[in-house]
Amino acid sequence: MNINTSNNHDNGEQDQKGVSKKRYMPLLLINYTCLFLGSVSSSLLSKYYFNHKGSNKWVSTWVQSAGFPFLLLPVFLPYYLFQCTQRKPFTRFTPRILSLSIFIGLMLGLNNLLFSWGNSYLPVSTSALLLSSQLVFNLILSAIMVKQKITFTNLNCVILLTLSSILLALGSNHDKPQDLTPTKYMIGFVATIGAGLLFALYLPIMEMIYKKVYCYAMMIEMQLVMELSATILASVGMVWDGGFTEMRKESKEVFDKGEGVYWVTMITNVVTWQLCFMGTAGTVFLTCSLTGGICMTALLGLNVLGGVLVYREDFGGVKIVSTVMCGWGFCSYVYGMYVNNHMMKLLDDHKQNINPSIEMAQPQPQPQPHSDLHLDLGFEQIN
Ligand SMILES: Nc1nc2[nH]cnc2c(=O)[nH]1
Repeated sequence: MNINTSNNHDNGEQDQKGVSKKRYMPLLLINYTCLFLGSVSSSLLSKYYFNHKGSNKWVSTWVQSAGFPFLLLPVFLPYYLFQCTQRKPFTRFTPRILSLSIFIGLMLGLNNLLFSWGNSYLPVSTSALLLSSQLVFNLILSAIMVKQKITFTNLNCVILLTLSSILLALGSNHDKPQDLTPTKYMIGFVATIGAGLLFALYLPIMEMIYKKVYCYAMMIEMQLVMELSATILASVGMVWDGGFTEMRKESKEVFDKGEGVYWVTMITNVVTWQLCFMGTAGTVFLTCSLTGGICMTALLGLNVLGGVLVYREDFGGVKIVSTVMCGWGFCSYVYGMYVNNHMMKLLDDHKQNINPSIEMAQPQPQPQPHSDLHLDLGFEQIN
């Protein structure tokens, strides 16, 4: 799903393009795998935490970002240990990039809080229904902010995934917790809509900023700063609300699987959330914000299947239809992108075969900041 192919095509530097293309697919595959594994496992582990009497919204906010130190490995190891890159970490990391990363990190931290708050109050059905709106917001905001083209492929996918979430919500209407008061319902409702809106805004903002980021390694560095800022926000909330004390109490007295299992659940959840967000950021960087949003929303649907397989939840007729629609919407998007890329490649080859002299005579467009360089893993050109 190389949305940036058009940019790559714009660039005349065949050699560099060849190297980039060689790295592009493996890198994209790694990011999709992180996103898939991270989203499914973090959702299952969060559910495990809530199912076994864990209930603190600050704890579940904190675990979403607290794994940021793991990102130190991909930031520093390639340069200092493997010596497979010439670019020193944080080279050309300007104060502007730093402040933007801190700002987006705080925004992500707020999203994490709203997401956990909504999840802790609302039944799965209602939060799935409300979160389905994020994809529509995402499409609209991407069209406005990053000039995302609205095509049959992406509109079809957004409609199918949104309908799939609505069906899912209708199909699990009976999952209401008994202690859900009208006030809690209202708070959960507003928090989830807020999370959906923030997430829909976060993705195109990231895409805009990534246009100024010249290599993949720098994107990981930004991600590290973002997750650190989100963790500081969550830690302030934890201290203010007694979350760290609550965590110890929960592990010893509340969590019904015992203290050891509590900490294993927490630590693995910390790791899986990092995989999920790293995969999302990498997907947005390598493709576009809409693809990131589509993957996240499709995975929300797939997480239902995870619940059925792992926790033996009901899987009635409506959930089956919802899952099929979700898979169908996602596959049609992937297929549409594949056909699009294939056509572009054919057109490009055709143009070069028919009249190479015209190609040569035409002024070459300047490389876009987000074109081929961004696929570089961190090698800086030394001229
Ligand atoms: N708002 C929002 N936050 C998330 N955090 C992890 N996944 C999501 C999502 O799909 N939406």
